[in-house]
Amino acid sequence: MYKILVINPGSTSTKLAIYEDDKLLSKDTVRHSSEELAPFEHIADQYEFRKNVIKKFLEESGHLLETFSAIIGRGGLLRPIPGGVYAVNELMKEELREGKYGEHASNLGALIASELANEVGIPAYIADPVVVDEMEDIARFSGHPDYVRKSIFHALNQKAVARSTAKEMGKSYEEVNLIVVHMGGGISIGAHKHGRVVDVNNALDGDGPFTPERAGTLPMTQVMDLAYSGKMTLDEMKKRIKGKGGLVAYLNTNDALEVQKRVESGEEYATTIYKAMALQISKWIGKMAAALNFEVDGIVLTGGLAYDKNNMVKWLKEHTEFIAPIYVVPGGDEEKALAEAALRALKGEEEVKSYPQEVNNG
Ligand SMILES: Nc1ncnc2c1ncn2[C@@H]1O[C@H](COP(=O)(O)OP(=O)(O)O)[C@@H](O)[C@H]1O
Ligand SMILES: CCCC(=O)OP(=O)(O)O
Repeated sequence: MYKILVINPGSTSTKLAIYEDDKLLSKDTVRHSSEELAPFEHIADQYEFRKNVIKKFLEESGHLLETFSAIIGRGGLLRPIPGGVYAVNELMKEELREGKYGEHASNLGALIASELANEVGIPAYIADPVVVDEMEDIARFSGHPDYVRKSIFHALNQKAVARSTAKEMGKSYEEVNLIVVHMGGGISIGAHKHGRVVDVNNALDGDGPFTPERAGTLPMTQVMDLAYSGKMTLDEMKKRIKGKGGLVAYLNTNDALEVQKRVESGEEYATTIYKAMALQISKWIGKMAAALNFEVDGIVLTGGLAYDKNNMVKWLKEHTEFIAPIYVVPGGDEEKALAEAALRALKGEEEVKSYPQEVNNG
């Protein structure tokens, strides 16, 4: 019997779970408001805050660290690597700590997992980090040779829900073409072509729809004019793209549940903004349909916003249902996918990869 602690730091939440083999023993989602996160200038500054959330969860659920077989964290911004289970190592931690490939809450998954695992001498892993890269080369062109489109998205959950949806359709993941729309603090829309994510927006970098805390694609010249106006620092500009964009900028909250309540109480501006977000997401679904030559077997809506069936899900259906049948997997299950990955590693059913390794996106 293996007992696994799962740590999943997202931009608006810390999700935690404890599994014994494939049985869920305990889980919790701790939400973090934009005000609560505002004092932390960098993601690395949130380390103690997030670690304390995890320690509190362990205390309250009555599970001692000594009783675990392994800890697995959500994998963050590393160099582009193939999917799979990776052991947390020193190079990985160094690159995550300094934010070498960018900043996102998921960077803390490996770091905290490793510290806690070291306390009791058990392995620390990550699986299918946000940098999983299966993109077709033609999708990497941005419009200028100095800028390359990158695959940074909710790889873990997108792959997990794509597999379970294909199964629900009575097919294997490799037999179908799906568009997966993960709607969390960030939003990614991936074109899954026969088991490979051949195109996806970079969920962290001004590419995609606006989201609860991100601006998505912005009018470039207006952004450049402001950036060179002398009124803004580089950090302030970056925060507008990630952290203080999207719903936070328009409605002063990263909480779509609050927006949902404001919409349902008849607040006109909140309704317009939330509908504009649905329209932008729909337009990206259309783009990914084109990437699949409009041969789409299904559109899968997942992440926190997929719980909102009366507004967001309804509007997305209105805009895109004609493309393909829509499947809704509210929230998704990143924690289960992580626990299963750790279990496969512990049982020796999957080779644990080491970081770095040869990059092979084939
Ligand atoms: N029942 C719900 N209805 C509408 N929005 C929700 C619901 N539950 C969560 N959300 C919203 O989903 C977003 C977070 O999604 P989630 O996938 O948990 O994100 P992350 O992992 O990025 O923190 C937040 O804006 C949150 O308010
Ligand atoms: C780094 C892309 C994944 C992402 O945006 O995650 P959150 O929605 O948890 O912020």
